Amino acid sequence: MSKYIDKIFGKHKLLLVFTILSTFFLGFDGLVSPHFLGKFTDAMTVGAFQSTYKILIYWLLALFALIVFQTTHKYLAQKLIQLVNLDVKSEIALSSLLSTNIKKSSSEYLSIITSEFNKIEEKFIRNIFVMFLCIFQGSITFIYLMTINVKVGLVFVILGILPAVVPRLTSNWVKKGTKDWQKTNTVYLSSLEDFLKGRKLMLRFKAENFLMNKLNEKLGNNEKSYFNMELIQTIANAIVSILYIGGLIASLMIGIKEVVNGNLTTGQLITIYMAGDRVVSPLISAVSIYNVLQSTEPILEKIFNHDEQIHPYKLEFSSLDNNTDIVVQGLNVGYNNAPLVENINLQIFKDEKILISAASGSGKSSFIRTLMLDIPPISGNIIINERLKQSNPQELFGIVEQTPYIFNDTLLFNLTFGHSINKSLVLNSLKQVGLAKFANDEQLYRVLNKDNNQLSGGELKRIEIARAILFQKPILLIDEALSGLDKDNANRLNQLIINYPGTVLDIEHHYSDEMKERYDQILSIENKTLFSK
Ligand SMILES: Nc1ncnc2c1ncn2[C@@H]1O[C@H](COP(=O)(O)OP(=O)(O)OP(=O)(O)O)[C@@H](O)[C@H]1O
Repeated sequence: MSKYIDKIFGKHKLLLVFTILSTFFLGFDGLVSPHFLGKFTDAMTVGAFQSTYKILIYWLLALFALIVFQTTHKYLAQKLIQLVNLDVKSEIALSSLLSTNIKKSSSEYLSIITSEFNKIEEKFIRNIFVMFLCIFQGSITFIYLMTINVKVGLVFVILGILPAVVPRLTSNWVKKGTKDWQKTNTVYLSSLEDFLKGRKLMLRFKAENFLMNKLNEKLGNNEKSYFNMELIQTIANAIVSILYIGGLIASLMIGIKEVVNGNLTTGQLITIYMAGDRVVSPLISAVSIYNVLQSTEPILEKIFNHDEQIHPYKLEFSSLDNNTDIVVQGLNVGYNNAPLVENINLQIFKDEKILISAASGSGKSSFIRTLMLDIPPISGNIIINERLKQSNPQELFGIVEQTPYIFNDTLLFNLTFGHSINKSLVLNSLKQVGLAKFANDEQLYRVLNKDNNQLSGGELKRIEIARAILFQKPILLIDEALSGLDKDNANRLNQLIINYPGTVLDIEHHYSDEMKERYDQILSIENKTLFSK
């Protein structure tokens, strides 16, 4: 668990030390009221009414000081939480960008950044402060207690502290409850994402009940495991409380006997009773908080070791003859070790325009995604010419997706992704793809909404192609750019693809003989075999 302290608090360790130090002063809270109440009782018992006023004033001043410590501590803790949230959440978002773990879905990252990290803030970060407060309060009050009466003080503390062993015995049980909740939470979030993204489609197909039932089933499981997690924690805490109450009553009996024997004043017994509670309760709380801190370990593990399964493949650059871009040797493409396309041997030449055309589901998209290692190859080699080496290998490829993704930002941002590209080039690229109607300032600065982006499917594809023209990556992979376009636009875009100043692998279903003639090579897939037509 301690290894995560470094990961969470990173560069804010000094602030962490100050926040913990502030809990030390707050720890005096344990002895202030017992001390003054004991003194007050004894003064009243002997009829020293004058000094009771003095005691009350000192008591009041001490309570004011505690309020100041409390406010300072709250300020420091909140500041630390703000900084940690900023650091950790943006680091997770960044790691989602850099991750090559294709098994990880967006909803898993969403769950880590939102609900899982919030649980860490609530159950781990805040509890660390509470645990230190408990330890300081317990220790300071214990030392004070020993100065009053060692024997009675020890009886109160020892009998009270017995229940603290229980959480040690229940910690594995508590951890399991948390793990179960985590699992169902991820499943529910994934289902919720499906529901929200697909709700309009489902309404259209009258399938909303099916979707609702599916969602409710996952929600039910999630709520059930949350309930169980809390119940386990509650039962563990209840066992502790029962043992604590029994011990307290027994100690009080021994204390009363000491008063009867004249070894203790009534005020001192009240002080020991109250202060004893302020030794035992914080120490018991510290142990059960430690239990809670432990129970967060699976969540911490998920947050900070979430990219363990990164596949080991890296793009391989090697010296090839100058006219060649990529050589593929014995490549097997597929998922979970089941090949979709087997033993691919292929040489892709510089600036070559390759058409890939085959039946739906034959593995065309999987093949081009494997080329850029978006999907790990089952086996085989993909060697890229050293001349194309980039600092970040992924920057080598441009891609036009089958389902383009639109950011909730301006059309200009969706074309340039924030890079400073000359506006006349941007306008020109729009005209080239037949989107002259968007080639003006008003349209460029229009904010597109990713759920209701006001663009047709064909327009979205053309925006992706306009972006590819602007960035001119050495190798362009296109996944059905022409589908959904009318004949004139399809022909125009095909011409643009053919004139692209780089190598292109273009998956298309609908193309005319005229278009077909323009490619250097046509590849097809049949019976899990990729071959040149
Ligand atoms: N992440 C995945 N895990 C397991 N199987 C997958 C995954 N992605 C795709 N598949 C399966 O691989 C097969 C090939 O899919 P792929 O998208 O590569 O085909 P395609 O030839 O491009 O099809 P289309 O022309 O319809 O786009 C499909 O049966 C699909 O269900």
